[in-house]
Amino acid sequence: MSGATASGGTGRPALTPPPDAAPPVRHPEAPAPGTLLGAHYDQCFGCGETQPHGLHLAARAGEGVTVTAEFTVQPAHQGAPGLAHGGVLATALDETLGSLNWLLRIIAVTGRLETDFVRPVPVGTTLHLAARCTAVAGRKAYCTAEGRIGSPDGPVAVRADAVFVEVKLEHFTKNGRPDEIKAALADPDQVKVARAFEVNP
Ligand SMILES: CCCCCCCC/C=C\CCCCCCCC(=O)SCCNC(=O)CCNC(=O)[C@H](O)C(C)(C)COP(=O)(O)OP(=O)(O)OC[C@H]1O[C@@H](n2cnc3c(N)ncnc32)[C@H](O)[C@@H]1OP(=O)(O)O
Repeated sequence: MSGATASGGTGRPALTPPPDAAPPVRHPEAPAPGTLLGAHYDQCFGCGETQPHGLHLAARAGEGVTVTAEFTVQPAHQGAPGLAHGGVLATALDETLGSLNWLLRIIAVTGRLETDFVRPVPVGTTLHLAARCTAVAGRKAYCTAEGRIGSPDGPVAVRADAVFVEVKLEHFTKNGRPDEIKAALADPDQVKVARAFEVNP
C-alpha cells in the first residue's frame, strides 16, 4: 500500500495535506464547545472508563474542529524511574487526536502519527493536551496536537502530527470483535450509540 510510505508515492511528505485538501468542517450536530466527550469504548486503553490499565484520558470539545484533554501520569506509566514512557505519551496524543472524530462525525483510525518528545514528563504531572484538525482530503484528516506540562499554558512537552483515515464500521466488525459492536448497537443508551455509530455515510 503506497500510503504506508513516507510520501504516499507522491514525493510529498505523508503528513502534508495535498493541494486539493479542504479546511475541516465542524459537523452541525457536533457536541457543543465545553462538552466532555466521554469514551468511545469503555475498555479503550486511552479513554475507557473501566479500563484498569488505561490512561483515563478525558477529552472535551473545543471551538471549530479542536479538542482539549487532560491526562495525569501514573506510576504505571513510567519508562525511566519517575518519568513517563514515550509510548504512553504517544498514546495520549493519539487518543486526543482521535477525539476529533466526534467533531467531524466520522469514524477514522490513525494511519500515521509522528511524535516529538520535547521535555521529560514526571510521574504525577497533568498533561494538558490540545488537538486540532487542519485539513481534510478524501478519507484523510490531517491533525496536530501538543501536550503541555501542568496547565494549558505550561511548557510544551510533546507534539504530534497525524493522518487519520476514515473507515467503515466493517473495519471493526471484520478485524475486531463483532459481537461487542452488535452489543453496542443494541445499547439502550442512545446517546452512546449515536456517538459511536451515527456518522456520515
Ligand atoms: C464497542 C464499539 C467500539 C467500536 C468503536 C467504533 C467507533 C469508534 C469511533 C472512533 C474511533 C476512534 C478511535 C480513537 C483511538 C485512537 C486512534 C487509534 O489508535 S486507531 C488504531 C491504530 N490504527 C490502526 O489500527 C489502523 C491500521 N491501518 C489500517 O487499518 C489501514 O492501513 C488504513 C485504514 C489506515 C488504510 O487502509 P485502507 O486500505 O482503508 O486505505 P488505503 O487505500 O490504503 O488509504 C486511503 C488513503 O489514506 C492514505 N494513507 C493510508 N495509510 C496512510 C499512512 N500510514 N500515512 C499517510 N497516509 C496514509 C492513503 O495514501 C490513501 O490516500 P489517497 O486516498 O490515495 O490519497
